[in-house]
Amino acid sequence: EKVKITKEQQALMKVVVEAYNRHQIPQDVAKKLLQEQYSEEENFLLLTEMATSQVQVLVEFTKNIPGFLSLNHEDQIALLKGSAVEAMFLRSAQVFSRKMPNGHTEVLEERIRKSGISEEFMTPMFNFYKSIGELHMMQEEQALLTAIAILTPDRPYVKDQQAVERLQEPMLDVLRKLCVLQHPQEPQYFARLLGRLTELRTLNHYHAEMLTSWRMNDHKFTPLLCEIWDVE
Ligand SMILES: CC(C)c1onc(-c2c(Cl)cccc2Cl)c1COc1ccc(-c2ccc3[nH]c(C(=O)O)cc3c2)cc1
Repeated sequence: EKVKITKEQQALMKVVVEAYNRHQIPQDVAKKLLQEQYSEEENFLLLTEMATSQVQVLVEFTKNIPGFLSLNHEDQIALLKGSAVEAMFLRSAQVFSRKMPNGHTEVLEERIRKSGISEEFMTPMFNFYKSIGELHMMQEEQALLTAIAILTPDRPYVKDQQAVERLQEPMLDVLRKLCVLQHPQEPQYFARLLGRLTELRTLNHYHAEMLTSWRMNDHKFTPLLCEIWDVE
């Protein structure tokens, strides 16, 4: 049957996409990727600054997701803590897939590869970046997929999962319709996007181990990252 995006769904998508585009890492922070030295220490410090800035961006984006601020406050925190790493993988993946005109792609990869992350995590991490790049996602799809990842009902410590489901379902509906309309030649495209969310979950586990090994080498994080990742 003819798939049609309703007026309400258009409005929902507009709010999410505008919030996604409005809240970005400040360019003076992103530009540091090009300027600082390339020691492991300097790379780690820079990536820590990027992640801290990205978490602030993520919190502002999440507050603009319709209905999020009406959730139970503890559940809002649980959703942010549970999705921060996934949202940052999605956002940093866009840097790689959009082949930054000012060459951030190469330096970001270089700095991640030389920041004390052990080889065993590099493969799954850069496989993910590659699999996202191959999807050539539109910004609407990126924004909705990030909102859907944040609104995952079964994160640890979420009390009212139904309330989160009620916010996530409309996002899934409009993303499904968007995929059908934008990729008519690829009926499985929506399923491929959701497959990326499953891949992201496995990256959470790798990331927890990355944090442990950084801490073992006495790397310090910022207060915001310590809070969102429950470290120190
Ligand atoms: C605390 C640091 C070392 C850290 O720990 N884990 C990760 C970590 C890692 Cl490597 C990988 C994935 C997720 C995490 Cl969460 C990181 C570094 O995290 C980020 C690195 C870069 C970016 C990022 C996001 C958007 C950007 N736009 C631009 C631009 O040029 O416009 C640059 C840029 C960088 C975000 C998080």
